[in-house]
Amino acid sequence: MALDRILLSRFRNHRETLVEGTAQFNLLVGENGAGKTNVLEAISLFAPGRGLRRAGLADMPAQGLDGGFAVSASLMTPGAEPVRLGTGVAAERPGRRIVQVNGAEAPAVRLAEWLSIGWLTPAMDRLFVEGAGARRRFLDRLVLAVRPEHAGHATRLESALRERNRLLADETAPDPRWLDAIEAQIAEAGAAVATARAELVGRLEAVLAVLPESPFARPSLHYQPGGPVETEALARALHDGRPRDRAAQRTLTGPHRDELAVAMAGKNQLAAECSTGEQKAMLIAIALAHSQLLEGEAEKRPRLLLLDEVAAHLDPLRREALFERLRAGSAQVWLTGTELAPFEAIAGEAAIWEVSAGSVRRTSSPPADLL
Ligand SMILES: Nc1ncnc2c1ncn2[C@@H]1O[C@H](COP(=O)(O)OP(=O)(O)OP(=O)(O)O)[C@@H](O)[C@H]1O
Repeated sequence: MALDRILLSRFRNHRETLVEGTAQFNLLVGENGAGKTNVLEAISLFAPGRGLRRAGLADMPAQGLDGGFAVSASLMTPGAEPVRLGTGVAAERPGRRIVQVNGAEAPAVRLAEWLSIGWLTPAMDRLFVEGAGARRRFLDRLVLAVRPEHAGHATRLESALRERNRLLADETAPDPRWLDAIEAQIAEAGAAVATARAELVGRLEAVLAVLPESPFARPSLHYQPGGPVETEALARALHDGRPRDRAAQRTLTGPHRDELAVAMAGKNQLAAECSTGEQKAMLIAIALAHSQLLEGEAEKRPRLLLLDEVAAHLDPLRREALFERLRAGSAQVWLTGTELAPFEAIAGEAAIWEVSAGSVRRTSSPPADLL
């Protein structure tokens, strides 16, 4: 069942927590501050990047211990031996995240070749009203699940942009040949990033268009590129924009200025202007559409969906619809909540853990006091 035997060692408020005997639906139930989101965050570290809190590595080791942490898990892939995944930080090298696949060290980006992990957290409720950067990061995570190589293009783009901006801000006029070389890198990586983003938004739109509109508000997505999408056109725009960019001391064209515009289909209202509940429903619709899109991918990687405090925020009708759609898919789903009541419809088929003060206890059936 995707991930099993997840062991958290010295991770936040979990000294030693084993989560074992997983199912398609996995419920983590416990009071505020018990450590439920910490379990989801630990799982999210099996995706490239900084995990679902976007936290720094220094925040993750359990306070008051030696400064290191480790998370390991078995990844079940159909018809094959389980893959052993591990990640963490050694106390003596606190700034360096280590990733291991079957005991051998691997770059974090390679995790996306083994499994894909999506998540929704309460912090994402502000996704549509925040700056465009948050939506680009969100979009990149969706792209990464389809194209693991996206991370490499995005990293190359970022470092080339940093270098160009440094040159532009320099008091002495930059060497044009050096700018040529940097701009060629930006154009190449930037075109790959922009093309992948545009393609994914198009595919998501196609899935969303055929999903029933109700009970989730159907979002319409529109990719607005921050510059030309093709390599040569982007290189030319960068070259021609040098005087303007030098005056601004930063690069004003390219995928780092992309926007993912989201509106509520039918109503034709920008997502930022919708109610909080409508925004949440649109986010869920995007996550479900993405999950469905991955379902059709030829290359079958196990998929996980981490839904932090999602069910409690939905009315019963939408909750039912969410469970129904999740049930129809094959992603392993992790849900958190302070009580079991919102999960009543799936409790009978779910693996349930009571989380309390940094430890978990598997309950074979829903405990009466939680219902
Ligand atoms: N590095 C750390 N070391 C020890 N404890 C930590 C660390 N980081 C966070 N915590 C503790 O973890 C707890 C929060 O855990 P978490 O966010 O998983 O709670 P939760 O069960 O999801 O709660 P809620 O229902 O309120 O969202 C807090 O008590 C916090 O102090």
